[in-house]
Amino acid sequence: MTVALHPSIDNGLKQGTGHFAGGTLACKCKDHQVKVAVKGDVAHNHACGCTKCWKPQGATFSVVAVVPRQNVSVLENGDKLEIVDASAVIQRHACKACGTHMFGRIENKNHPFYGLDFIHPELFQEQGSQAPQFAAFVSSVIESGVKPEQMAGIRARLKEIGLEPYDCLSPALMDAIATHVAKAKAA
Ligand SMILES: N[C@@H](CCC(=O)N[C@@H](CSCO)C(=O)NCC(=O)O)C(=O)O
Ligand SMILES: [Zn+2]
Ligand SMILES: [Zn+2]
Repeated sequence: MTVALHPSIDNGLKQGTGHFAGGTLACKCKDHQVKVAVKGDVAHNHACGCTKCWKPQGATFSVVAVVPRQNVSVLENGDKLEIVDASAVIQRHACKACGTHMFGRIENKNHPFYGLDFIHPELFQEQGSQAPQFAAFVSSVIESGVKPEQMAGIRARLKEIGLEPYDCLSPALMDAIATHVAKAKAA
């Protein structure tokens, strides 16, 4: 049986248009949906195996990307949003009714990713945003109950669909973090 990763990638990656102008994210509620506007395309879209990122029912991975925080605004039913864990680095604003994470924001100005919000592109009502580029925190799926002996199959399936598996972030993002830390130490 094929390993189920996430419904938006299980049948292969759907490439973005390369000129996605942005759109509206909607939560899973049947009525009074929380809606969030995002300007422009997403970046660093990835499958994330960590325990903190929101996943749809039955998914092993989350699919999550970043956008500049100034490009994110709540359009409708913002009163339904609550912060899942105020002590986390990424403060995830979720719909209280359906649990969907609408955006994750970093408030620590010294964090390497300050200025970027984390969003789930599958919630876009529009098609065409950037496809996932890699898989991050792959080993972390074990923390959610995946058996260690399933990992070889999971990594093989990720590679098969074109997502290089990493147990932290991609080399480009790890380099960006290290560069930020090095500059902060030098200052
Ligand atoms: N093993 C842990 C890892 C959690 C983790 O560090 N997650 C990353 C990536 S989230 C999007 O890529 C992170 O930066 N977390 C900060 C935060 O969640 O606030 C686990 O699985 O829980
Ligand atoms: Zn909802
Ligand atoms: Zn994550």
